Amino acid sequence: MGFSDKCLRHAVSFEAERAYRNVIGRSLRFNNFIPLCFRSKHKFSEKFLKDVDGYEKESVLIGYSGLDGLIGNERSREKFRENLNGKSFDFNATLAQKHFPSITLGYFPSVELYDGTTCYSETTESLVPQILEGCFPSRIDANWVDPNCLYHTPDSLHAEISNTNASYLLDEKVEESTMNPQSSDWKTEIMDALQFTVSKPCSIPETQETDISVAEILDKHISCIPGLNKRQLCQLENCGFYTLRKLLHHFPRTYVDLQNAEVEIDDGQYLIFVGRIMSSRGIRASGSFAFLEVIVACEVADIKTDSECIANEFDDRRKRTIYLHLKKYFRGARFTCQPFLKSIQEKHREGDTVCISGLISSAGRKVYRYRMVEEWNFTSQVRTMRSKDHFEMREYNIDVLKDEGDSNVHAKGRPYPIYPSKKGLNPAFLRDIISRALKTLPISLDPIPKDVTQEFGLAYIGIHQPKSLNEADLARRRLIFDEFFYVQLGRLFQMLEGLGTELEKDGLLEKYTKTELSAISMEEWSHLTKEFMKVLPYTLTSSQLRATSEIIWDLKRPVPMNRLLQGDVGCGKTVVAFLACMEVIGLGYQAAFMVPTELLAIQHYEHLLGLLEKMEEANGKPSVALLTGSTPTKQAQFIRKGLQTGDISLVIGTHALIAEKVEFSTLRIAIVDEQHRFGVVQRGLFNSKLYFNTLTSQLDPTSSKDNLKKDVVAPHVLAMSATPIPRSLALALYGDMSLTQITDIPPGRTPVKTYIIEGNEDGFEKAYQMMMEELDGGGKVYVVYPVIQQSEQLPQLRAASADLENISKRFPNYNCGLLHGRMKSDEKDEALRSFRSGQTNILLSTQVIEIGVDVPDASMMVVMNSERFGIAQLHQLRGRVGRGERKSKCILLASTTSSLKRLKVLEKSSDGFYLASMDLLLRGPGDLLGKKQSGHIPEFPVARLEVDGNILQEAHLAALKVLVNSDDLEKFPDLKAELSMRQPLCPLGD
Ligand SMILES: Nc1ncnc2c1ncn2[C@@H]1O[C@H](COP(=O)(O)OP(=O)(O)OP(=O)(O)O)[C@@H](O)[C@H]1O
Repeated sequence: MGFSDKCLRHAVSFEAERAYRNVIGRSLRFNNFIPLCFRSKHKFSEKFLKDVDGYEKESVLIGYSGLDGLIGNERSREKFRENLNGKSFDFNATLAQKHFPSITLGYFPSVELYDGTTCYSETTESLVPQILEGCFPSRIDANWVDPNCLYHTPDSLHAEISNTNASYLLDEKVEESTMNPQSSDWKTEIMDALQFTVSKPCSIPETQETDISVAEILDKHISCIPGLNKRQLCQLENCGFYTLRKLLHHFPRTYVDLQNAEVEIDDGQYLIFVGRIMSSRGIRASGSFAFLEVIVACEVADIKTDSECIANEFDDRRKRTIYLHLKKYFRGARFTCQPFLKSIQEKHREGDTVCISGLISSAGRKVYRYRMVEEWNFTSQVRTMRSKDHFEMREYNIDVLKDEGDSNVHAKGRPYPIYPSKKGLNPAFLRDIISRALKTLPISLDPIPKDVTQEFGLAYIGIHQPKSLNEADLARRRLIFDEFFYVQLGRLFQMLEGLGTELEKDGLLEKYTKTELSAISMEEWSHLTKEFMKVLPYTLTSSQLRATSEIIWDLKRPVPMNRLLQGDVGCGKTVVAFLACMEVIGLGYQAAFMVPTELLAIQHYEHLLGLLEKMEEANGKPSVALLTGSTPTKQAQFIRKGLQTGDISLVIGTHALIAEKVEFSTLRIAIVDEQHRFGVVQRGLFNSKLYFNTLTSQLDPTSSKDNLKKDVVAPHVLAMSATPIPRSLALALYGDMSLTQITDIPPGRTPVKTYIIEGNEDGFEKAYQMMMEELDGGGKVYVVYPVIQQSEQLPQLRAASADLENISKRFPNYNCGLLHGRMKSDEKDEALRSFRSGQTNILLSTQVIEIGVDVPDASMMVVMNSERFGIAQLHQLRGRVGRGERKSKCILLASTTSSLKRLKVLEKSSDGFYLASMDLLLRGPGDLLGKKQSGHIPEFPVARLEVDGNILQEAHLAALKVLVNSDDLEKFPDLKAELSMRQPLCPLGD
């Protein structure tokens, strides 16, 4: 028999009346309570509306798949059957659907209800939760119950476990392939595994796919998700889920493998149980106090440690049943009323399979858990109850996994995603909404071109509804890839956009993609460079030679170089930079060398003059000038004039060099030392020092006389970093730069011996003793302080100025000097000069010496309150000693015992790259580079730079591949749109 008008009317009227009575009778506020089905044009609907007039009509969805669902409880069903006078009620959804095209039944496709109204196509199994939804507003005491828990989405799992064809396809694929995330071929695996994963679109017809860009789809408002009511929309918006993208980027915090009951665990560990609801009772304890108790029986592996069980190793995974008593308490008279208690108890259905997550908190308890892939925060507690194998949980997450008889979850053994809640939104609700959102995605939603993503594939399904843990991991990698890819693409794209001609663009891309071309033999260096080499008091290390060759190769390209020269402290970067300057000067151009401090500018200037002195005039000795903020005005004017006319070929200085009034005649290279001390914009200001290039042809080996061009050209930029940041971080920060690394240190150096000493009385005594030995042996000592002056707020910090007297007294036979940032420029210079010359033997200093200070015979460093410094920073400081042949030592005095362990890493290693990686792991990239620079680190919500460096490399190459194909991205409009939506360039601005 079909589903007659009469039946439906009876059923709905009956249920509506019941709900009305229950709710109104208790004088509770209500809304949304009558679920009606109607369409204004529909005769039956019209009549029906009249019948139930007087009730509030708001909801228009019906999602019954049978009588049981239609009428909530058994008693009502019996009454309903009585009303049918013995007639059978054989529910046939298809027929009903035909008969009443205005309603949605079970999981059948939705039909528009009536014109001009939102189409509600959500399907629910029971109306009761919907009816009650509005009855208990958020006035409920938040301490006692989370109002969202009252919301229940019985079909929340439906989406996850629905057996779409695509899902099956994927399953087979995943099972067939032996996916190994570690293998180099993981990208292909991802694609293979994920290309079928996107289910058929619901809201966006396939035919439209080509017209709508990915960005447009992902940035659609969440109202495009079918079946969302106003309240849900509001809730989601309040949590910031405005778009599909935002929602889909709410990733599971973990997955639970429902198949694997595992080992026993101790306190404080996270638990996930899967079990079956035995009972659910809302109990009124007093006039103003009630509670809900749900008892869940869980089978856990009975792991025994006694010899009896060990004897049979196959038997030790026997199962035993434990009982969880999930309790939720309600205080207040309104929560003791029967309808309420009934409603909360009915939220949990006997026989349902559920996943309970929690954290054991009572001391010494042993309980069992299900395996988790990764663990994030849970706040539930488990308590052992008096009776054996009974545990109480007062705070828990409960997720309905399946109805009785539905064996999908276990049969498929798929990982079950556990979502973090957001602003009180129930994770189960979120899962349900996300699952619905996934269904709205069209089949091909990958903006990254196929030839690049052959290997990759889309990750949303994989991350939200993985079929295996491997798939989840691959999806995670894809997300990481995307994050990196768009940043790299953005940076490279931005750089290409800045170039004027196609020739330059091609040249640049060629340079990036064909790294093997990027060096030039020494014979081809300019005459001046070769002459300069001859006056060096040492021979270059192989790393220095290779670096110089790479840079000179780049200088000979017509495209402006953008290169980062990176190397450990004291590896000899400065001389490489000098050689680069000589190369352009030798060809008739100018060079500028910018450093962050005057101290360093003077040091470089004097160092260079010292070397040039040895050069013969006949070899075209360059004219060098020093320009800093302290340069007297007249002298500064004179220097600027010299730069404008081209009389000065090399200028060394501070920020003063990028001042607007400084003009160059033909600036061909700008060296930026300790580049992370300068902002991106500051670095970029050199690009505005353009010059009119008449010599392109001389530099470009490919150009002929015919195509001699007169171009406006930006200078090459060579940035230098003494912070040996890990390659991944370098790529993330400077994806648009070529990288040259100096990996060895000049010969004859011995590693600095490092001692970590606790800064108590004994510790200081020991340190002073070692200092005395060093001084007596003819050494020079730096003592580094965290602050200049003693502070009342931080009395434990030793201060440089305050300690001068103390140290002078301790070492009466030796001279002490003071150097800190608040001193005038010439005072600083004088202090360093005295130390260098040996007039002072001990230099008390702050971290101003950290960068670049080079006193080769300084042989000892003592760092006070070394716990105040980061690992990379201490490594930099330590690099101020051990720069000559004298054996050097470094004492790190730590005033807290807890920091000793952290500092130990410096005792063990002197490899800057290793230490930087450790620092990166411990503190994250932002901290590693300091506040100023951290603003330039793009945010990677999923990726961790510390560990995902290899994916970053892949992403960099993929971005290059795309740009080689289309440097303006015109061929990839989807990708371009996505790039602009992601705005990866934002972090660059400062
Ligand atoms: N190949 C070499 N052989 C011997 N000594 C060298 C060599 N190259 C450079 N040096 C010397 O090593 C010392 C450190 O060099 P430099 O100041 O260039 O290092 P750096 O890499 O800039 O270090 P930092 O990052 O600490 O500033 C200098 O005294 C320099 O003269």
